[in-house]
Amino acid sequence: MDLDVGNALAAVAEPGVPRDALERLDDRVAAAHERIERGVANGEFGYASLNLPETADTAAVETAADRIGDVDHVILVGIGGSALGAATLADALAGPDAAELHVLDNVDPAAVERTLDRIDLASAAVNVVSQSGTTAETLANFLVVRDAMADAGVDWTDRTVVTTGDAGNLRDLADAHDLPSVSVPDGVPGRFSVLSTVGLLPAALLGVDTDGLLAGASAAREKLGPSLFDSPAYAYGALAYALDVRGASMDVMMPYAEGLETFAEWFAQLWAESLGKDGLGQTPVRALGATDQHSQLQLYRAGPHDKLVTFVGVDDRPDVPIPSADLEGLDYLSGASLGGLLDAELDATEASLAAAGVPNLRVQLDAVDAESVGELLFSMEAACVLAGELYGVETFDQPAVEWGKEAARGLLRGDRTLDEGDSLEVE
Ligand SMILES: O=P(O)(O)OC[C@H]1O[C@](O)(CO)[C@@H](O)[C@@H]1O
Repeated sequence: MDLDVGNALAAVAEPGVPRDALERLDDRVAAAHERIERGVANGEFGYASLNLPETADTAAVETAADRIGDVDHVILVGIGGSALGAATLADALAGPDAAELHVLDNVDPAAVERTLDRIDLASAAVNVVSQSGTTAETLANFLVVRDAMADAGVDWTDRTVVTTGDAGNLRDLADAHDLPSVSVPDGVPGRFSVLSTVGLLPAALLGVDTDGLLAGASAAREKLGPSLFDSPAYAYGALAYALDVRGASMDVMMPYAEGLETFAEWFAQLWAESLGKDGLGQTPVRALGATDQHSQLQLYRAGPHDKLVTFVGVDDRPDVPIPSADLEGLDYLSGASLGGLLDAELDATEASLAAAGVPNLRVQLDAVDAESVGELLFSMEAACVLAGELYGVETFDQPAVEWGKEAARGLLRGDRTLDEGDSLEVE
């Protein structure tokens, strides 16, 4: 993975980071790196995530996947970090012959019914994932899926594998029914768990090269060091932070690869839930190139300079030639390919933003393969940890989400009214 930060510097962009400021920031990166390495070495909560290339329990993943065997469908029941990692790996890396992944990470009844109606449950496995084992959406969806399997005459205990912590409802369920299960490693928050059993088990069920994923993550781990100039991950975290404090309060994650669209969604949770604290934080925006050149680029280029755009390009990919045709004004397409067109659009959009002084960063992958995706995911996790040190926030918890959870539970129990806010009906 390479990172080009040139278009984030003050010589190009406004807001931009002056080179001397980047040098000064590098001193803070060195101190942050020391703190991070201490946390990793001691297996401290959250920092332990950066140990996963070495500590991921691949044996447990293999055992659980073997007990499930070959299936045509994998139903992943989870939410947030318990679902987005697996969805990212599936979209990026599952081959054409892989089982189909169906993610139930919402409780929209129409969507859940539509999904279940499309699946032959007799050839489906269910991976129910929850670190806490108490997440309402996950447990509710699991009960619905279990009921649907029973209605289809399928013994759900034969087809269910559990990913959870050492205690809680799901651990009790796995123990009570002797279900295959894998443990969520201690000290790894959900949004940092894609390279743990949480993401690796669904990936294994889909035939993804999990060893390659971890090898790529290890390569990224090796590049972490005391200077941002030698570490793409730290450079990304430092530049995103430095641009935010200079006014780029949003980070538009815009991969130019369809298989990385869900990665942008995974990144959004990582960045928002880790850094959005104490009135601080940079808002992640999900986008996809080249598609969103035709929907949001107008704002990115000619709107307020309040955002960083992160491009993710890919060197090698399968390509499709564009058939020649005698079309007025489209001579430039003759002899071209879809991949060549996509690359030209990325380069042109990057230059277009630079010409307008909009700060942008360019992440470049060798390919959308296991090693490169593992390196990308680990790098973004390390970038986030580094940014959290620079912001001075508690990167690894998410206290602000509890208020809404408690209120929803109270409403369902009938012992809670909501007096906050106001309402003005417009009909
Ligand atoms: O894995 P669990 O405990 O079900 O949590 C799911 C998600 O919900 C959150 O705790 C936020 O509510 C996320 O941090 C987490 O990824």
